Amino acid sequence: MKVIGIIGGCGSGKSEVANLFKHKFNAYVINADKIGHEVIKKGTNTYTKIIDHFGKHILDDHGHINRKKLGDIVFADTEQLKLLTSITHPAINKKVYDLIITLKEEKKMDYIVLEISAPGEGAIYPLIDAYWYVYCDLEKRFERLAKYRNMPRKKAQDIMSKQLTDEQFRQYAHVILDNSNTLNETYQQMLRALNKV
Ligand SMILES: CC(C)(COP(=O)(O)OP(=O)(O)OC[C@H]1O[C@@H](n2cnc3c(N)ncnc32)[C@H](O)[C@@H]1O)[C@@H](O)C(=O)NCCC(=O)NCCS
Ligand SMILES: Nc1ncnc2c1ncn2[C@@H]1O[C@H](COP(=O)(O)OP(=O)(O)OP(=O)(O)O)[C@@H](O)[C@H]1O
Repeated sequence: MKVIGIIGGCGSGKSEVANLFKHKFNAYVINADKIGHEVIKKGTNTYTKIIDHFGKHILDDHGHINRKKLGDIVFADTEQLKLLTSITHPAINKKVYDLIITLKEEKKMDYIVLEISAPGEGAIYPLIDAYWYVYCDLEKRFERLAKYRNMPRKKAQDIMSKQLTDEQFRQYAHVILDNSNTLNETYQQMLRALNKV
């Protein structure tokens, strides 16, 4: 069972690639962003720490963290993002690590696919056998984020400015997929990378 880390910038197509892994190659997909959303839910220690630092104005009417509000703050300010991740990353890392260990013990899947924006530090990373970098033409990413997520270009630029550059991603990559065209073209590249054709 191989553990593959899918890396790439915002809107490059990591989730689509992970989805192809799940449906075509018997993979269990772990999405670090989704786990990040779980660990900041109301009632968790992480939630309390975030409110202590950022204040109650980031809450919605039901007392849940309004992720858009928090995102607007942290993606516009590197120091605030660092603070947020110093609170969230230990909780995310623990959940991801425990899940990978459980899946490895179960031996049911051919792949464990971990969707993360970039490689980081901690116990998870030595478990990753290979990094697959999802590249996508920058304009295509802005276009897709605007069309499918209603994300303004400025917000997308703010997020991307906090992520690795194309060159840095390439340095980590064992496999590079170009997802600038159709998903079928991306799938064909995956088949080649996995020696299926
Ligand atoms: C700021 C938050 C609340 C915004 O939530 P929201 O649902 O609006 O956005 P989402 O999580 O989908 O992220 C939007 C884009 O930003 C990227 N992103 C998220 N966190 C980071 C980060 N610390 N550094 C770089 N890119 C990031 C995501 O991969 C995605 O491409 C949320 O992203 C968050 O809590 N981030 C900090 C935790 C974290 O680092 N999560 C990433 C997984 S390790
Ligand atoms: N090849 C493609 N053709 C058409 N649409 C695509 C393609 N790849 C991705 N998309 C769409 O573009 C958007 C961004 O893709 P996706 O969510 O997979 O990116 P991501 O890298 O996971 O983003 P994030 O880091 O923000 O989570 C989605 O709406 C997705 O359906």
